Amino acid sequence: MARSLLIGAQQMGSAVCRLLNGQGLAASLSQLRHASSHAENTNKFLREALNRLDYPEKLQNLLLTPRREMSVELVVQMDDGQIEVFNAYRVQHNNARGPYKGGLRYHPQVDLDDVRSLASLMTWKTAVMDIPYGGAKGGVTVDPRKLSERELEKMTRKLVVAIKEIIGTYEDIPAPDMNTDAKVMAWFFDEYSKYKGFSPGVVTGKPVYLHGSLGREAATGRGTTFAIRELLKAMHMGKLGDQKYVIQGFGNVGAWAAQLLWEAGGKVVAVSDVAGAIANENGLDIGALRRHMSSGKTLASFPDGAPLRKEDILAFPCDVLIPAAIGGVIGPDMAAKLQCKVVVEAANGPTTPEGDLVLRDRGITVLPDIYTNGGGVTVSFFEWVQNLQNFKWEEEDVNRKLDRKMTDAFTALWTVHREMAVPLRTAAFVVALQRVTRAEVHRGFD
Ligand SMILES: NC(=O)C1=CN([C@@H]2O[C@H](COP(=O)(O)OP(=O)(O)OC[C@H]3O[C@@H](n4cnc5c(N)ncnc54)[C@H](O)[C@@H]3O)[C@@H](O)[C@H]2O)C=CC1
Ligand SMILES: O=C(O)CCC(=O)C(=O)O
Repeated sequence: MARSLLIGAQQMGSAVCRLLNGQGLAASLSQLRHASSHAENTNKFLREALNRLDYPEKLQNLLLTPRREMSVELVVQMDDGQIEVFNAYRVQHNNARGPYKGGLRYHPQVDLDDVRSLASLMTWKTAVMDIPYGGAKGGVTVDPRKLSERELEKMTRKLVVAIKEIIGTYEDIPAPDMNTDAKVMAWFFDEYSKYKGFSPGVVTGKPVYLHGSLGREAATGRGTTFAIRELLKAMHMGKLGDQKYVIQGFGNVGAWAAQLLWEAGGKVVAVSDVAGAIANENGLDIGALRRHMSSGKTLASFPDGAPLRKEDILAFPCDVLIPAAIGGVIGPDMAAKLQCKVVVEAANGPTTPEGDLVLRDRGITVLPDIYTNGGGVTVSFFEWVQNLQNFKWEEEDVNRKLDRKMTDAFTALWTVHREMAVPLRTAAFVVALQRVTRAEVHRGFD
């Protein structure tokens, strides 16, 4: 059995595979329309890769489903004395390759299905990046903009208390994701340490002065620029500085990617956040935009950018489109409108299976999330190693090691893309599935 798991690569010919290879686009889309949940969408992509591998059905099911899901209610007394209850989740998808690993998201749209999908993506991401972790994700259904800092801290500490028995330095290691940052990770580390003793390695993305790593804050954006550099090279499209970029989302990932692409000489012609969008055909001055925003002003009020409807950001003409905000933004209708050569998925799950089909049909290359944004968790791994060593690495060292990881991972997925003649997303899942399955099989099932 192990042999067929490891080297088998026969096509199994399921519905998804047939429709992606043979049928017309309209027929394919009508079959895919049933897939609406986030978790099911992720599994659709995964199944397409599984169809290339000769795995027994029971093993496939094991890879498709999470190992543990925890739902809790966080009861918090707000500043005005009222009691609020927040729903929170931690989903542990797979730990065959190492401790569960994945961020914590605070967002009003968080639900169990969303977290399940994001946890699965983490399993495949850590495998693509070849770092010794499994995959998990956590989230709280909350709009953090409506909470005071004190309320946010209380809620975070309640979360730690609720999930502390299933996380740990060698068990499950959370990190930042949307609307969570180094400050939230510091509260997390502090609260966990109260119960379990000093534990800097229980969470990554901490402040640099509090056992965090140099380079972690910029890592996902920096990794994204390394990923684009490798893709451009492989596609003979020139250099980072030769391209026009559009970026949706100007938070941690989007703003760092914009900064580094701009520093490399690229033209960032349009950017957006949750509240608005701006454009400048000659390229925005990203340094000035970041200074503008750090003085408390909105992105949309930046004087050197023309206002743009934020709904129009993704279809703005460019060479490289970088969704760096929420999931599910490129469905079939939006995919039909894009005016770019490549989509580089810095966000998790920005393209739906239906959107993906339209992009393939249009010849638009997609660099998938499980590779593109893997720089964040890679430097989280470096932070964890530094915590275990109790030793701080130089920032140059972190960035050099990150570059190496992104470059090696690209080589692995590009090789499968060429050899199996599959899209880059399927190639990334094939690479990840082979690594996770190898670990599952060699650990055994007793
Ligand atoms: N922070 C990290 O290290 C990593 C983040 N990611 C993914 O990258 C994406 C962005 O994460 P972060 O930058 O950390 O979050 P963030 O909270 O720092 O920034 C999110 C940005 O997206 C914008 N946004 C939110 N909803 C939007 C909407 N409906 N339309 C347009 N813009 C919207 C926000 O205004 C903000 O500019 C997420 O999908 C996250 O899962 C992936 C890997 C690691
Ligand atoms: O840094 C990490 O551990 C995980 C970041 C994350 O949540 C992600 O890559 O989606």
